[in-house]
Amino acid sequence: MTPLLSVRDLERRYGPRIGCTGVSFDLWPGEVLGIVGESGSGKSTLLSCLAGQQRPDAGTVTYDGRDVLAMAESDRRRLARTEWAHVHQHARDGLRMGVSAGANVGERLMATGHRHYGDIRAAALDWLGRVEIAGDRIDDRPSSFSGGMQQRLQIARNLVTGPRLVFMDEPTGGLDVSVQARLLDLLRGLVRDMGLSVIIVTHDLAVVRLLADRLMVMTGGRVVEQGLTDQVLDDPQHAYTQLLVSSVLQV
Ligand SMILES: Nc1ncnc2c1ncn2[C@@H]1O[C@H](COP(=O)(O)OP(=O)(O)OP(=O)(O)O)[C@@H](O)[C@H]1O
Repeated sequence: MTPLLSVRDLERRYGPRIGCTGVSFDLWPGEVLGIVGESGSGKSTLLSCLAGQQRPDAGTVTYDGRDVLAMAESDRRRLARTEWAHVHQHARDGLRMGVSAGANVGERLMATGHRHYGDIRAAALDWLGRVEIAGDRIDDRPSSFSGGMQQRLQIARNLVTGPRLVFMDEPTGGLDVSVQARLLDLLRGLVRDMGLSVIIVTHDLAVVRLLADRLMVMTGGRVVEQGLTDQVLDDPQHAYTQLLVSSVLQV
């Protein structure tokens, strides 16, 4: 088996400031990798470099044997539409607020070549059900949805095309605790059922405890510890991880 994604010595600087540096890891098919760290630790910078939204200053990113950084922009965009998906923290960044829920889901299918209106609508309806949105909301705009519903719609829009690799940026951030718990449950089921490979960025250790097989801990733009999630959280080796874990336990 070869890794789905291989990252080596990735670096991104903002002038003299380090966004992230020296980041190396492999992501295996069907694996969920959590990236944790406090605000400013470099999580978002790393994710946006991986997802192709920012160009790193150094390092390599290999996806399924292909050099992502050397790819033509059009090829990278095609990947982003088909094999990759990106769930943003704020649903409005990942949805089109001016079109219906059904169109939000259907649009991704059309972008991958589906043309039959009846099939697209049926798939959208099926996916609304899978993310626990009532079918009679299919023609409503996401702006009339609650925050939790918008996030579930964003997930449906992203997963309807059956991607292989999903980038998730604080997918439960900004939601009520009970809404978070339901969303996490839903995500966990979908990730398992679809065998997705996921990179999930969060500052919330409870999220990675539930979802991630493996964990990378970042501070100051660097990875200071990585390993199996339970191992890292139950027996943290690096002083920063120990602080992160103990500060959560005290809350
Ligand atoms: N556009 C930018 N211009 C300049 N510096 C930036 C920019 N974006 C991030 N940085 C800097 O890079 C470092 C890493 O920031 P980043 O946003 O990646 O961290 P983060 O862990 O994702 O934080 P948060 O959880 O608050 O989003 C920080 O020092 C930050 O100030």
